[in-house]
Amino acid sequence: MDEWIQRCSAVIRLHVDTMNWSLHSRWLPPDRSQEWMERCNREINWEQTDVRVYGRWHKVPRLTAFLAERSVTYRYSGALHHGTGWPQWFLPLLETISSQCNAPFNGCLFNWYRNGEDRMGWHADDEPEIDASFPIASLSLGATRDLHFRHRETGQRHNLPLCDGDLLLMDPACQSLWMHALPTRRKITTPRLNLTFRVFRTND
Ligand SMILES: O=C(O)CCC(=O)C(=O)O
Ligand SMILES: [Fe+2]
Repeated sequence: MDEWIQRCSAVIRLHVDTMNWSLHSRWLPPDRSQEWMERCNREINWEQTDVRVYGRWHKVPRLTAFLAERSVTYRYSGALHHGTGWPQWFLPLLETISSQCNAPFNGCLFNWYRNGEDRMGWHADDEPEIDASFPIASLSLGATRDLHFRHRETGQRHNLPLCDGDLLLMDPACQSLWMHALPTRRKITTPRLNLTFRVFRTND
C-alpha cells in the first residue's frame, strides 16, 4: 500500500456530534496536495459559467468543472452537466477518497478560487440528484479559506478554516440542517482548489 494511504488511515478523525461534519486535518501531505493541484490545473477544462440571480446574468465568481461517470447528470449554477467518464489520471485520488469514506462516489465538482476575490454564496448541496444517504467529501488544496456554516433553524454559526490537504466529510444532515458559504478574503492572493466528491442517483 502506498505510504501516504497508510498515513491517511492513521489520521485522527475529529467528529463533533452536534455539527454534522468531521474534518481530517492535513489528510493529504503538502507534496501530494501540490501535485494534485497542479495536475487538476493542467488537465481540467475550466469554465466560468453564467448564472441568473434575481433576473440578471452574472459570471460565477470562480472557475468550475464537473467530472463524473457517464450515467450522471447534474444541474448546478443554472446549467445541466453530463458526466463523460472518469479520466485515467484522476482514478488514484478518486479510489483513495472513496475507500477512506466508504462511499461509491460517482461525480466530483471542482471549484478553483483564483484568489481571495473568488467566492461561493450561501447554499446547501441538497439537489434531488444527490443520493442523501451518503456523505459528501470535500478536499481542499492550496490557500486556506474560511467555510462558514449557518443552521437553517437556530441561525447558529460556525467558521471552519480549511487548509491545504484538509478532507472535510459532510454527513447527509449537514445539507438538510445547515447552509454553507465561502466568503471573499481580499488579502489572499494565491489560489485554492476544492473538490467535492458526491454520490448521484442514476437510472442504471
Ligand atoms: O470551496 C468550498 O470549500 C465549498 C465548495 C462547496 O460548497 C460546493 O462545491 O458545493
Ligand atoms: Fe456546497
